[in-house]
Amino acid sequence: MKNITLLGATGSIGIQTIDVIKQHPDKFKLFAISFGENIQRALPIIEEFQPLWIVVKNKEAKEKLINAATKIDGQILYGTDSLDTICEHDGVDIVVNAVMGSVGLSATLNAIRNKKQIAIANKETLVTAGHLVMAEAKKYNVDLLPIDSEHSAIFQALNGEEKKQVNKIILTASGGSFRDKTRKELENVTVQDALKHPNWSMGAKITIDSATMMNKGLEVIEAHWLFNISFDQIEVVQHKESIIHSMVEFVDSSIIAQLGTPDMRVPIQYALTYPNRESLPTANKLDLVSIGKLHFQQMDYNRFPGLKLAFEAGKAGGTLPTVLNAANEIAVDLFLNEKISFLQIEDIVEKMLSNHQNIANPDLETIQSVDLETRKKVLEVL
Ligand SMILES: NC(=O)C1=CN([C@@H]2O[C@H](COP(=O)(O)OP(=O)(O)OC[C@H]3O[C@@H](n4cnc5c(N)ncnc54)[C@H](OP(=O)(O)O)[C@@H]3O)[C@@H](O)[C@H]2O)C=CC1
Ligand SMILES: CC(=O)[C@@H](O)[C@H](O)COP(=O)(O)O
Ligand SMILES: [Mn+2]
Repeated sequence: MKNITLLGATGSIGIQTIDVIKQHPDKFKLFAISFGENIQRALPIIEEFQPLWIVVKNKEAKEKLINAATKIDGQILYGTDSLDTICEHDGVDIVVNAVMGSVGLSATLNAIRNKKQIAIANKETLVTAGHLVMAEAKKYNVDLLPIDSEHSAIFQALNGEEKKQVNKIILTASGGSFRDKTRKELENVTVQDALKHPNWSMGAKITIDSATMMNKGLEVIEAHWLFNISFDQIEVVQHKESIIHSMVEFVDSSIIAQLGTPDMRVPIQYALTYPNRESLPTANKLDLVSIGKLHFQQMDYNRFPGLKLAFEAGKAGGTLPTVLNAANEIAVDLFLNEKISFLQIEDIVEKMLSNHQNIANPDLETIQSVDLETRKKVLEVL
């Protein structure tokens, strides 16, 4: 039996992780959870699983939870520092990081230092501080198992083969909600329209990132760190069906791809059961005959400048990826709250990157201060 700490239990990945846990009650136990403020989503989870620890975003959320619940056996904590408690506990075997945003960074580092196996969905953590996370994972000999569908596909395609045998990684991109629109047509798009991803049902932030193609940009940087591969060996190809989740081209020209329906429970379960595979009775099976055709298209970096910005920030390194990520997080939040237009998201990220004085090889403190500073600057500029 493996005890799981689930960070971001009320989110899209969090709920699907719980679905996987439910299908294997003999293998996994929900030991601890964290979430932000969504008490309504958290209550049924707490009542069914009665985790030993519950961490919420702040004191107000803790009070609301206590007032709303009929029975809570576990201890309720709040604040990001408390995430450390549920990541380092002796009873924990696996930490699933499914929070949204770079708020997951310190908890991830702490989980690694306590030698917990990490199943990571939270790409912002790797974008903002990939060099620190990977160095700690190496030092403590900890596995970082990808949940992100593309990275799980690459991980499965690599199947332990040596880096020198890899020519390149090919990340597939759906194109997001507005893939058939011109830039001119993007001027007046609404939040509601942006939230309609053609293939995946996901949290709001990643769905907007997918529409700006920043999601793929973050994934390029995530792949660079997870697989220790240079940016020149990462290619992005548009593939509108999201059936091939990504591919690896090896030195002999052979390409290995991983396919499946757009169902995140498959990569989530693989990260939890690795190196084994288990049946997943509720997974949606892929029927290639009924799909008939798959499409591939070259990326247009003028149509999707966010992807270009991410490649540039990733290659430059230092604090630029932190700026990219923090500016994007705030800009997406402003768009979701109808404070800025869709196209302003890219403008803000571009402006923050070009005004930033890059700092090489930043430590955690520097990353945290650049992150905070960038968020403040975005609001000042507005
Ligand atoms: N959804 C998907 O299919 C995929 C997601 N990912 C990645 O996984 C991560 C999670 O995505 P997703 O599940 O879609 O996101 P959601 O927005 O659906 O969920 C985010 C979770 O994080 C919690 N959270 C957010 N902010 C804070 C905070 N400040 N403090 C504590 N908890 C917080 C939320 O709590 P609450 O809502 O209670 O406030 C919620 O539980 C992201 O990094 C995303 O890029 C990667 C691949 C696929
Ligand atoms: C499910 C998942 O991993 C998402 O990151 C998804 O891949 C988004 O797809 P696009 O960014 O290609 O639209
Ligand atoms: Mn993905």
